Amino acid sequence: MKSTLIKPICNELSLYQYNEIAVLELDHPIGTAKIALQGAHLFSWKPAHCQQDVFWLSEMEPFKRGSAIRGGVPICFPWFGNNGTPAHGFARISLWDVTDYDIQPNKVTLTFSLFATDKTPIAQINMIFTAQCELIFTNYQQENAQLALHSYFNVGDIEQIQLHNLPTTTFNSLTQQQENVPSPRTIGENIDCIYTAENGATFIEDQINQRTIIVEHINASDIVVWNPWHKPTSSMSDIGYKTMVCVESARIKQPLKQESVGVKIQIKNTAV
Ligand SMILES: O=P(O)(O)OC[C@H]1O[C@H](O)[C@H](O)[C@@H](O)[C@@H]1O
Repeated sequence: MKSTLIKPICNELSLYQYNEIAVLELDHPIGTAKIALQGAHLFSWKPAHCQQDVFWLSEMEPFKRGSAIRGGVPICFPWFGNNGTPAHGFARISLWDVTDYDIQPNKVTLTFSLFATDKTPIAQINMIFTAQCELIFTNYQQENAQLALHSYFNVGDIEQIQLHNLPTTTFNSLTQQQENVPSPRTIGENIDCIYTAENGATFIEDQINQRTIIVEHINASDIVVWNPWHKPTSSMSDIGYKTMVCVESARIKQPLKQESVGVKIQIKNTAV
């Protein structure tokens, strides 16, 4: 994707245009990150100690206004899936404002806010980058809502990863049934499961990339695991599924009131 500079904001932050979408780029000794203002959508994070991006992004992503970016961390809010229209809520296709930033030698904090047309705050997300990345979402609406921080993780080969620390029972959205499943879990076909977030963290063990991605779910009630496999999916090639897995920190069954939900992501290199 060809990008053009709109304006530098400070030494470490610049605003770029990616086709129809404005993107904030962070370039700092702790690592690099890219966030689309549409959706406050983090779609790239490469900590200094990592060879590959932590997040998966579709190689055919068109960066079009009004359509959600296929990859990174879409913010699905105030509803999940087809519980309303548009699917996964309006937050991921709405324009957010950069309302604060703080650049320190070992830590960068970026704050994005979503406002209603009358300027009432709807939601906020804080992105804290150190050697780890922490995303903290806050709902300011009076009404109960749903939320998913729908993270697409970049993996070497979907058939060679193991997901550790998930429960042994899950709601399978494909069969619409509660099912018993193995843990650790491997993936060899289309998967769309909603787990209860009983355990604090999910570990994505990626043998090919020689790393484990530790996904710590903060104040989540559910963890969604998704990979469409060969199911046709917008802005995704027929081989896109091979290098991604979605492990989503969500509030689906337990409505989100005026409170915060987050995810903390840490990379452990396992190369010997
Ligand atoms: O295509 P999207 O609207 O981005 O949704 C992508 C996927 O998101 C979640 O993981 C849901 O559990 C899936 O059922 C859905 O297909």
